[in-house]
Amino acid sequence: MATAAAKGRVLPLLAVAAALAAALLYRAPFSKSMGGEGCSLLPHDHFWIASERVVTLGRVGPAAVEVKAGLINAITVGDYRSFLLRRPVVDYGDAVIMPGLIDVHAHLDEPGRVEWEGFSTGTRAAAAGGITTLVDMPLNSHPSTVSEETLKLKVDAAKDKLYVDVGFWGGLVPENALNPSALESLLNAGVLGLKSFMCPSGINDFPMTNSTHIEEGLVTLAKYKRPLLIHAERIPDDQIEDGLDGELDPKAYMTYLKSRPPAWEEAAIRDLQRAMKDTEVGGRSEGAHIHIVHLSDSKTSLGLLKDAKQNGARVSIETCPHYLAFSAEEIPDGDTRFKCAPPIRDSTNRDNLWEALLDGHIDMLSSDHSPSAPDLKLMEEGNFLRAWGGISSLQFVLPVTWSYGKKYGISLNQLASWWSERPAMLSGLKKKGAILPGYHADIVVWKPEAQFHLDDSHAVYHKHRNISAYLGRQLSGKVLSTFVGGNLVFAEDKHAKAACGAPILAK
Ligand SMILES: NC(=O)NC(NC(N)=O)C(=O)[O-]
Ligand SMILES: [Zn+2]
Ligand SMILES: [Zn+2]
Repeated sequence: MATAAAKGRVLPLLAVAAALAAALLYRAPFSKSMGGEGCSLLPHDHFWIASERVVTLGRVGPAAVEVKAGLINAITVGDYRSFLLRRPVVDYGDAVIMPGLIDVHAHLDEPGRVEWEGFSTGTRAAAAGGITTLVDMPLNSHPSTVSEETLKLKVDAAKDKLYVDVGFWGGLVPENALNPSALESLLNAGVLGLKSFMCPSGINDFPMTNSTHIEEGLVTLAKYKRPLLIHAERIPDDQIEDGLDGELDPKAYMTYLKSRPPAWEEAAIRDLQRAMKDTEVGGRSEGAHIHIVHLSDSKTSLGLLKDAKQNGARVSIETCPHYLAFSAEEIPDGDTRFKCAPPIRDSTNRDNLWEALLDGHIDMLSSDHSPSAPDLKLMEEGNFLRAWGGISSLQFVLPVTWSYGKKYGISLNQLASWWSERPAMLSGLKKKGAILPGYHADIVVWKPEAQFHLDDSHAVYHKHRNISAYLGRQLSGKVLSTFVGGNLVFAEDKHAKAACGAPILAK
């Protein structure tokens, strides 16, 4: 093995697994979490992985990463080949070894709407895409995660179905927002933070909150130092009666775009001014943190958020690959795969989102993977106003970010910051989000240069490939291997036999 490593070859992983098992002097005790009972395609709990491009310590270069008992034990930077002689190593040659992605915005929809998405399919897609941790949204499952009891239903439903680690956001809804003890019991039960909507969510048991609900909820969140995630669109008062239905062609993307203008995002952010101020040092909810999910408007809304940050508010912003990859001009009429809220806007807006991301005003990325049963997308009818909103993308966010970001000159370190470090901070995951000693061995190995066409022959693990907006695209960046807690959960287009990811509950 060491000889092969010295030649710099990438060993076929399954062969490596067999070789490791045969060559090692001792056998690891098989435990469920550490390479046992089918949890890992590499049945050992102490090994090294190495390559010419390891993203660690703010740099990219040759290094070997020692993985032991699920954690990163040590990192040897520089020419690792002689060091690794006679050690069990998977040498990935010039492939990139990077922290696994942490997707803080995924709708896994179980229990209750498993025909939309589920823990097993969703986390298999995540593993295939290099995502090692998902944080599940509290809505689209049934019931919504808004109490200790409903969180327990989630955790029970996830049992033995997780191929990656999964945390949970709870819902801040009118029913619990003004009731600190209800919120405390939800937070004590382990949600990583709360999420609320400022416009109708489309889900009956997840009603929208107003700014009072938000301000009061933040006071409780401050005690726990956990964030409030906000879907920041609000129907401006003068537009409430403005139904567009019937007047304009509902199949035209422009009709949908006009029905949810940037003014909706702006109205929500303006409503949040006091709540944001409360998070400043000395404010009523100091210690809490407002996180704006899926920002689409790169103009006034972004400007207001930048100001709030500058004034000391604890605010962070995410946007999603679909706002960075697509533009309104290119969305075909009737193609409801592209319907999401807020909508994908024009190409100038898209370029400005990239600029804000590169400048650090937008802090991180998330998928907002939100599939539905295909019939709800009304693909044949193509009616944008009646179709269910949500982009289905989970498996492809890494190659999509890379493929579309290349022309903006993005770097591997930026990818790791947007997709791992910052999301780990938001979710309070202290030992995740970087390749560092003592951290979880949550790692993606991928080849940025490898191109693939996302056609019908490509394996897609999330439910309903036909509603994915990325189908038919040429992408660059192929995931070779994904490790979760030291388990090789995906390699060579195969998953480990058993689902050994862990539910993550905050303490
Ligand atoms: N109920 C939903 O899944 N909503 C989601 N739908 C989108 N983004 O179109 C969301 O995150 O707002
Ligand atoms: Zn949303
Ligand atoms: Zn969402």
